[in-house]
Amino acid sequence: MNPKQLVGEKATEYIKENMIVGLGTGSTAYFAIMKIGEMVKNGFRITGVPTSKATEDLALSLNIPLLNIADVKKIDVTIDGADEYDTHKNLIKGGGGALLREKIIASITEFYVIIADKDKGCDILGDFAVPVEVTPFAKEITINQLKALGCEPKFRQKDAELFITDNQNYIADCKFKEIKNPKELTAMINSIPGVVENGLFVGMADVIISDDGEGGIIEID
Ligand SMILES: O=C(CO)[C@H](O)[C@H](O)COP(=O)(O)O
Repeated sequence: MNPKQLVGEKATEYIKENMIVGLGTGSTAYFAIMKIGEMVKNGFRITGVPTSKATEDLALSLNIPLLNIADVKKIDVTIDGADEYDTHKNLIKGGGGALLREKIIASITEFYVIIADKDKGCDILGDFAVPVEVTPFAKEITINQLKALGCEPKFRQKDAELFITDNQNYIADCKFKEIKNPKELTAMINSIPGVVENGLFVGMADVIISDDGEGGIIEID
């Protein structure tokens, strides 16, 4: 079994009947959602809260009942992927561009499960550029302010156009060197007025489920 499927399916063991479940975005979360779809088909009752339009479409295609975000106060378990994680369970997320909805969902989640293959693990975050969602208005000012924090920011492109998020914003991928203090950096990035949110998830993950490279599973908690 490929590592993404292995960890994705393992994560569904945290789901109990009648829970409200946050459904992550990306190629690893895909396998968790497929498994949840199978569980629902076999009569297991849960309601889902998607973290992106793509995940909403996938969940609907699998007949997973979904809640309207306006009606959600608390989520029992969320299963989501990550682009990089450190030994303190701090994360960089947003490779798929869904970081804003993902962070909102994470912020009301009781138990946040991250699934990521072992190659994404590191001692210090920073190999992966931090995705930052920015408003279209004055994006040039915002990118200069991001640059002043010591990174090399680049607007994400898709099909030779600027990538547009589900919330109609842009993503600036900000390559820092080593991120020694992710908590401080997240506050600094979010203090820029044109920034909507950034992809550093600090102190949010309860467990990271990863593979050991030999077909086994490692849980960091
Ligand atoms: O944060 C994300 C999307 O915004 C994803 O969870 C992250 O990019 C990991 O994706 P994948 O599982 O495809 O590697």
